[in-house]
Amino acid sequence: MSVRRLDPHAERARRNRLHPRHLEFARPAWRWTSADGVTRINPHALGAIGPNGIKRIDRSGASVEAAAGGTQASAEPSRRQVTIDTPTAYVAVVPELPEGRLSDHDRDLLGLARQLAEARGGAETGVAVVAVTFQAEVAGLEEAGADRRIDLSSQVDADSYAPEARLAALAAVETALAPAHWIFADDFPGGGDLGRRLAARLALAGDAAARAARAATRVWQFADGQTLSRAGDRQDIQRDVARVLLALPECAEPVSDTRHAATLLDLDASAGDASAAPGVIDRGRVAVDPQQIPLAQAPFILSAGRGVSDWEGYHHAAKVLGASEGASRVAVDDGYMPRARQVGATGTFVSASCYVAVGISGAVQHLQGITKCQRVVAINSDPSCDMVKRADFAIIGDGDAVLAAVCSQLGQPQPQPESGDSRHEEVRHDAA
Ligand SMILES: Cc1cc2nc3c(=O)[nH]c(=O)nc-3n(C[C@H](O)[C@H](O)[C@H](O)COP(=O)(O)OP(=O)(O)OC[C@H]3O[C@@H](n4cnc5c(N)ncnc54)[C@H](O)[C@@H]3O)c2cc1C
Repeated sequence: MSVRRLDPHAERARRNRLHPRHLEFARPAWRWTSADGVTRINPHALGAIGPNGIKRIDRSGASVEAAAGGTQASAEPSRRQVTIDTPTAYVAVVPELPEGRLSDHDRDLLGLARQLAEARGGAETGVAVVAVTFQAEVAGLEEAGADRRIDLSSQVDADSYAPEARLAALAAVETALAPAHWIFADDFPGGGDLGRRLAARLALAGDAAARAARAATRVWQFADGQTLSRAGDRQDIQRDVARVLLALPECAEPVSDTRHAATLLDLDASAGDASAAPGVIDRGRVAVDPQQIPLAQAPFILSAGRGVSDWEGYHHAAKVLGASEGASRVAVDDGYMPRARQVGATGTFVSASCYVAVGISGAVQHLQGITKCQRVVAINSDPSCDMVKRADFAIIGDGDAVLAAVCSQLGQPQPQPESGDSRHEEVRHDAA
């Protein structure tokens, strides 16, 4: 009898797309971990359906073995170009685009859209995926799977909260293209709000059948022509594919083997009911102290470790950059930072768009806390440390000097360091 054993390290790397060895362990979609952490197996789907609709079964294990001893470059296959000249139908995706960029969740939504398009025949029957964006410039839509793109930035200010205006712009797209499906991120106040508004509007405008066909929310998988929505801890709702889908992260594998045109579609978006009186007036953003933002939600973190010695300079740099402060456990244990600022397995798990680690070696417990960060910058004197290996961008040098130079460049040089102990008050109280 053979017993199938799981390697917990490989499982962790496979689940975490940001893990440096993720590609080595990524498997076909017959077995996966859902958004709620439950391992799921689809007995009907051994292998994976590619965007061209062909089922691929890799029994060789080559993808794992080849990558295990190979390089990261060999794991990235060359992409096949897919072009649709005259689309006959559309699957529309409204990505969230935090900070103006495609997030992992957005790529999952586009992956789901490709699956739905392929289920309807894909490029052969002219079913195209169209990304509907409120930003003028969005990088990476070609690789993420968009055949067409609609730019609604002239209708709606991307930075403002204007649900009625967004809905009116989407209604114009609906009038012009009548997409077979609309896909949103099930997030609040982004796609979760907008998708429900659109679903309600479509239902009100339609016949009895349209009213009965409610939006599918919390969608986490499309398989065998149906979607699964998460209803509880371990319960799913299986149903036919709705017109409006609000999908969770990891609802589909992102597109990885094809490249698409993402051609700009010129629509008369003014056809929408943009004149509707807004029920919500956005008075603009309110400046907040970055230190008051909960660390787990902070978008920009400047984190310090044992390699920092000029602590006044570090606090000054965080202020100049408008960053929330974070710390390694050593910086906390040594008393330079409060416990609440510790990032890592026994601290806070952060999800910043940009995480700057100054003088932090990149111990595994620390790296566990930053897996969800979009961009990691390392400032370290040791080019071979793990944080530099993990980083998207690294500056090799003295951390204090680099921060001082950045502040000088921004016209706000550091004050002269004060003499004396700069350790955090919390520790002095403890000692007393
Ligand atoms: C059960 C357990 C849980 C843990 N949980 C956490 C946790 O949640 N979070 C956490 O952070 N740690 C945690 N740790 C501790 C962790 O293992 C490391 O010890 C810690 O992260 C190291 O902190 P550091 O990188 O600041 O220090 P070090 O590992 O000492 O690294 C200092 C770094 O600074 C660099 N450096 C030195 N001088 C300079 C300079 N002048 N300029 C620039 N760079 C310089 C060095 O090259 C080095 O890379 C945990 C450990 C255990 C056992």
